[in-house]
Amino acid sequence: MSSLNLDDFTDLIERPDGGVRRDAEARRERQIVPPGTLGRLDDLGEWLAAAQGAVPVRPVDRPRVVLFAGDHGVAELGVSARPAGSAVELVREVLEGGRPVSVLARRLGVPVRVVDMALDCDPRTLPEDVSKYRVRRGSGRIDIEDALTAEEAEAAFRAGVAVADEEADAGTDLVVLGDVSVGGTTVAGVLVAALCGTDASVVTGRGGLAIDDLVWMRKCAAIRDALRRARPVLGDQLQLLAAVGGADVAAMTGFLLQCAVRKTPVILDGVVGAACALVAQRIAFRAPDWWLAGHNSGEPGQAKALDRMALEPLLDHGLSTGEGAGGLLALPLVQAAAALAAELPERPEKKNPTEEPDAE
Ligand SMILES: O=C(O)c1ccc[n+]([C@@H]2O[C@H](COP(=O)([O-])O)[C@@H](O)[C@H]2O)c1
Ligand SMILES: Cc1cc2nc[nH]c2cc1C
Repeated sequence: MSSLNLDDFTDLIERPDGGVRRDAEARRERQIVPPGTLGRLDDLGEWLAAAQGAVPVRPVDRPRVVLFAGDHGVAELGVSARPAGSAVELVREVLEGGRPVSVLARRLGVPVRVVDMALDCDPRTLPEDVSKYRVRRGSGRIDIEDALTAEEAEAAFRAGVAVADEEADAGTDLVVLGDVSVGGTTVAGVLVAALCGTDASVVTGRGGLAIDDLVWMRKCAAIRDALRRARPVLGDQLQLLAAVGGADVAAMTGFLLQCAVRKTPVILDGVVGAACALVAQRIAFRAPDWWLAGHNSGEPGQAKALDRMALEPLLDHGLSTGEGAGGLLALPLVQAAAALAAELPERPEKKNPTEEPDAE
């Protein structure tokens, strides 16, 4: 296989079509409700039209939730309210329909795809298609060792690219991207702090199930230690993902970039996706143009990362379950924006003023 050149993504990723965006704005000017009166839904509708390259914008008919799953060795330090290596339990609950994302997906009629990249369990206990891209069993403990070897990082990144291609080829017209990852918010904190040049305390949040002060301090120390390991490799994003990322995180980064290449819009969920998006932005600066921030999850690292990418969360309801639930909650808003942009009637054409009879 040819070696992976991340620089290629800069050329492969185009901006959403500016001409189409102007056409969408012009159409909006002609609609019976004055432009701007739909607030952010006006922006959303025009953005989606530009992403699709179509005016009027097409409905989002074939969305999907794609969740990348993995365990993180750093959870052994007791930085999560969940036991290390227990992400598979969440994955089973997602697949069985018992997690918040499962309920919302049922209600909205959206399929959920789970991609196991590094769960700490026997892959034979999961459906075959879930684990076909797995690169290892649990990622390394990033405070003292690399999360992945260089080969594993590349394989995980390529898996994400492959999943994005599969989705685009299957006709998925929008992806809600989420993660199922015990220890994942610690890893995300490290990536965000490293790329934003901030301190551990700035990005250390309360994680999945709110953690107490002692656990918070351990998490902060783990992020500080991993940050030391991150700094020497900040210039090489694949090395960064190997040093302080994880297989799920590397895959999400490749996935986000390839979705931008394939012009598939993505709604981001929480801090883990935001951290991957930040790594992806370093690789290809135009990539964030293809993403929406679904919601504010309350994690400080997420806010920091989104701010860097000038992405403003659509919703803010304090959802911190991860698993794409907050991103999925924003999907109906995007669908509403598309429907309004496409279906509000245009005003009848004004006659040319020179032909108009004089006022009586
Ligand atoms: O999305 C967020 O910002 C977010 C905030 C807190 C927790 N989570 C979810 O909780 C899990 C990781 O939590 P933790 O505390 O083990 O790092 C993982 O599945 C995340 O998706 C997600
Ligand atoms: C207006 C707008 C600008 C964006 N830039 C990146 N994602 C975006 C999403 C929207 C809606």
